[in-house]
Amino acid sequence: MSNKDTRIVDIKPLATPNEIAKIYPISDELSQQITESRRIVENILNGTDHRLLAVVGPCSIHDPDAALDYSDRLKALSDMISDQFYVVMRVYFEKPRTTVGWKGLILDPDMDGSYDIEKGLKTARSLLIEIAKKGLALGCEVLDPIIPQYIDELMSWSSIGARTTESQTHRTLASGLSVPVGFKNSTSGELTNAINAIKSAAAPASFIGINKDGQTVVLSTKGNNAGHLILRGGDKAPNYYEDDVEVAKKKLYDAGINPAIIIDCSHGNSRKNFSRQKRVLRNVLDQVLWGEKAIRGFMLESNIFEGNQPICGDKSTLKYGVSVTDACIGWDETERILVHGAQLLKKAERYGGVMEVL
Ligand SMILES: O=C[C@H](O)[C@H](O)COP(=O)(O)O
Ligand SMILES: C=C(OP(=O)(O)O)C(=O)O
Repeated sequence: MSNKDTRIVDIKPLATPNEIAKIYPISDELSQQITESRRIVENILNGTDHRLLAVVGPCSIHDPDAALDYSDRLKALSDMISDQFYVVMRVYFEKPRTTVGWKGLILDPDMDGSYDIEKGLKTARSLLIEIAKKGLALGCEVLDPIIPQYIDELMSWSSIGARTTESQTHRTLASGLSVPVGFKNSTSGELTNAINAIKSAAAPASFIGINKDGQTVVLSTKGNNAGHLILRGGDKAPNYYEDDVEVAKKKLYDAGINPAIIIDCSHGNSRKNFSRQKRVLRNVLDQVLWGEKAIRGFMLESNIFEGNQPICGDKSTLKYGVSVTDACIGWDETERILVHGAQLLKKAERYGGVMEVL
């Protein structure tokens, strides 16, 4: 009796990145647009572009039609506020779960445990192309180490989540990504893992992966010098306040890293209460208005309609435009707080970009 793969119940072949890219190719023009949006994101993170990065969008994408509808609204809004905020749409297809739960559109597009991953990859790639064609920059959480080979050319920003920031696999993966990578602090609220991750990902690495033809290869990377910290709050307390930012800045400086911080207005910072996101944003903008330069952006979990809903097996019964993972703010509120935030920052330009620091 064989003792190989004793817990594997099925092995299926999967189309290679090149095969899927052939069905959903990207034009030179789109590729150029994405290169330019990556440059803008990098400039915001390194402080040469004064705007704030606004990573805004659903907690997770489960309905491509709703995602397109959302992206139309976001594109119009992003044009209105582009002098203060550079908007990157959260197009999150992979969900890291605390224990069990739906793991996102790529792994389980039918949301019924059938794990039609090839369908998920195709849906994700074609949706990213459709949204990018509208002129929006896109950001994804990178969780599975193989998936970037299928979609990474479409991203302008990415993040490594709180549950994976400490993982060497994710740090080396980040070292080879073509986009700036934000590392979230740990779910406990602890910052050291994310700071170590920024250092680790900046170094060249070699690891096992696949190439675009699906062959197992050793990938050797240059290192990613656009790693930055995302403060997402922790189990016990938020960490978006001025004192928290001071602590984070000091830790980054002590580690030899130039502070570039994004504040996640959701998760631990909203204590998972979506309606608190606006007060986090208000506080973040207040810090920026009083001269805090290390804050380079913020993240909002937003959808067409507020709240969330459980996944119930039959996806046709789901409410349109409502999150199936963390609760989000709705579109009207998203528009209101972003327009208002941009107006506040604009007003401050009168005083040389910031209010006088007391
Ligand atoms: O952003 C999404 C969730 O917070 C993350 O995936 C964890 O979710 P869970 O605790 O519901 O599994
Ligand atoms: C999973 C996410 O966040 P975190 O890793 O902070 O829990 C997310 O931003 O979707």
